[in-house]
Order: sequence, then C-alpha cells, then structure tokens
Amino acid sequence: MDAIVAYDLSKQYGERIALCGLNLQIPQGSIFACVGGEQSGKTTMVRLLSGLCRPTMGECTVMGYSPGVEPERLHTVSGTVLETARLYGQMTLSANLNFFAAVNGIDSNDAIDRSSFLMHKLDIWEGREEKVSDLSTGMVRRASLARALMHRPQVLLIDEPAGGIDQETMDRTQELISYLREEEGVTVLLCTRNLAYAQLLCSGFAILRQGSLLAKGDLESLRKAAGLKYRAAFRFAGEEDPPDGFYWMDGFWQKNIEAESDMPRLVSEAVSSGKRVYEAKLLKPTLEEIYKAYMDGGMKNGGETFGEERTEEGVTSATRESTEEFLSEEEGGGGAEEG
Ligand SMILES: Nc1ncnc2c1ncn2[C@@H]1O[C@H](COP(=O)(O)OP(=O)(O)OP(=O)(O)O)[C@@H](O)[C@H]1O
Repeated sequence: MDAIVAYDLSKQYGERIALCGLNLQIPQGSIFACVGGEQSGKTTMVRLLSGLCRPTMGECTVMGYSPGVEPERLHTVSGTVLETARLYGQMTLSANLNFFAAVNGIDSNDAIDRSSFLMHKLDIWEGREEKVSDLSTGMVRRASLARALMHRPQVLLIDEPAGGIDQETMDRTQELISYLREEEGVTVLLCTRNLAYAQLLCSGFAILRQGSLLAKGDLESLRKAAGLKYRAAFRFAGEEDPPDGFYWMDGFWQKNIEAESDMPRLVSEAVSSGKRVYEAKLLKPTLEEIYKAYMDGGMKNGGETFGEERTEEGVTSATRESTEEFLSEEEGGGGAEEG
C-alpha cells in the first residue's frame, strides 16, 4: 500500500504557483526525501498533506485519508514537523508533550512512557523541566519531533527549516527514524534542501524545482536518468603516467565506467602494466551530483517511480508543465492543527 499519494496536486497563491501537478506515490514503510532549492514547493507539499492548506487542483491522501475530507482521521495516522515549532514557550517540555498527548486522547500513563522514551531517544531528557522558550534551537527542533510522534503516527511528515538543523539534531533524528522504520513501520517524508542528509537517511527521492517534479526514484535510477557514470579512481606511487583514458581529478586518476564490475579488470590491468597501485576505489555519484545534473541540464521526468520495477529508460509519469488550468483561489481552509 502507498502511504502517501499525490495526484496532479497543485497549489497556487494568487498568481504564484507553489506546486504544479505533482504525481507521487510513496510506499508504506519507506523513508522518502523531497529535495529542492528555495521556493521549490517543499513546505507547500507538507502543508497540503497535513491539511494546513487546500489544493488548488488535484488531490492527495495519507494512509488513504484525504486531508480535506477526513482531517480527524488524517491527524490520527500522521504527525507533522513544520519549520516553526508548534509548542508553548511558557510551558515546560514535559508539559507540552503531555498536553499534546491529552489533546490526542492518549492515556496519561501512556503519555508519560511515550514522552520519556522520545525525550531519551532525542537526547532532550535533560531539558524536560525547562520552559520551551529557554531551550536551544536544536532542542526545540527535537521537541517538535517528539511532539509529532507522541500519538505513534504511521506517517511522519518533516519540513526541515531552510536554514538547516544542527549536527546533534541531525544525528538524533537519523537514529530515531531508523528505529521508527524498523520497530513501528513508520513512513517518513522528509522535505529538505540538505542533499547529503537526505541521501544518508532516505532510499527514495523526489526532486522539485519551482513547484514542478523533475524526477523521482531511488538513487540508482536517478543516476542513470541523469546520465551520470560511476568512476574508477586510482592513486599510484610516485609520478607514474596514468593508464589510457584516465583524467586527473580531486587527487586521483579517474575514469568513467559503466558498472562496478569493471573495477577488477581495471585494477588488474594497472597492476599488470607495472603500476604500483596505492589506492583504488569506486566512486558513485552522490545525490548532490545527481541533483546538480538535473538543475544544470534542465532535465525533466527522469528517474523512475519509487518502489516500482525499473524501466530501461527510467522514465516517470509525466510532470505537467502547463499552468493554464489553475484556478485562482484565495488561501482558505488552513489553520488545522497538525497531528
Ligand atoms: N502562504 C503563502 N502565500 C503566498 N505565497 C506562498 C505562501 N506559501 C508559499 N508561497 C510561495 O510558494 C512558493 C513555494 O514555497 P514553499 O515555501 O513551498 O517552498 P520551499 O521549497 O519550502 O522553500 P524554502 O526551502 O525556501 O523554504 C514560493 O514562491 C513561496 O513564495
């Protein structure tokens, strides 16, 4: 089952198109990243999925519930971490978590167990009796995450702040997400500009630019669709000449290769031609390199649908380019609390 589905999902604010015809299916249990630069529509996507604003066109569901049709059910199955913390500054961290647990109908003993577990996991236990307004930015961020997880949601939607988060928060979040996936089967959608972090945490990716989906898929299908190759990188003793076809980059003699299975042959050719190989390694394009290729090349519709069988071409479902069909709509229906 797909935990998150967006069909032709579009949002326009006045003349401004925030999200344009997004089609996306995220299978249950996956850790998925939506990456894009500034104003690419990441926050809008989280807000639409959380029911904090309504689509101009198209629809979306979370665990089968449409935010506009069944908001209460949606909030029982999902938790949202927004860019801004939704906590009461004058209340202690513990009191905040217990309060939100009560709002969600969680029994007080269960709430204490859950908040204690989350505060320990996120390493904010020490701040439990502090007012939230006295906590550091990183701790408040982790407190927001704890809050979103108090009611054991099946889907976690995270909108990372544009300014990024501190290393400690990244580390604790990463550990907790691994735990949640393995132990609670939680599906995570992380919207972020931090490509290295997205690559570390996630197995599926959607690349957004100016509200349009450029590509979606796992790293390998995105790499292929972007036309990027693996690279063999060698370091030899002394000033030896490189083998044919190698170029010098980042302190290594490098060569583009089709597959990692080319490596043993290249190593043995280098050795048998008398080269003293100090180091040989396979370099796989990172999400950052793939993202850059998409941005530089203006590519569209690359990669593949996450969770489905790969095609030779790796082509995804179409991303709508036309914006003419958008209806003009004032923002409305917002204001619902996230779960
Ligand atoms: N409430 C709003 N009213 C008017 N325009 C909005 C509103 N929210 C978002 N937008 C516009 O929609 C576009 C997408 O914004 P959004 O915040 O979704 O992007 P983002 O990818 O999250 O950006 P960033 O990484 O910079 O936070 C932007 O052009 C933004 O100005």
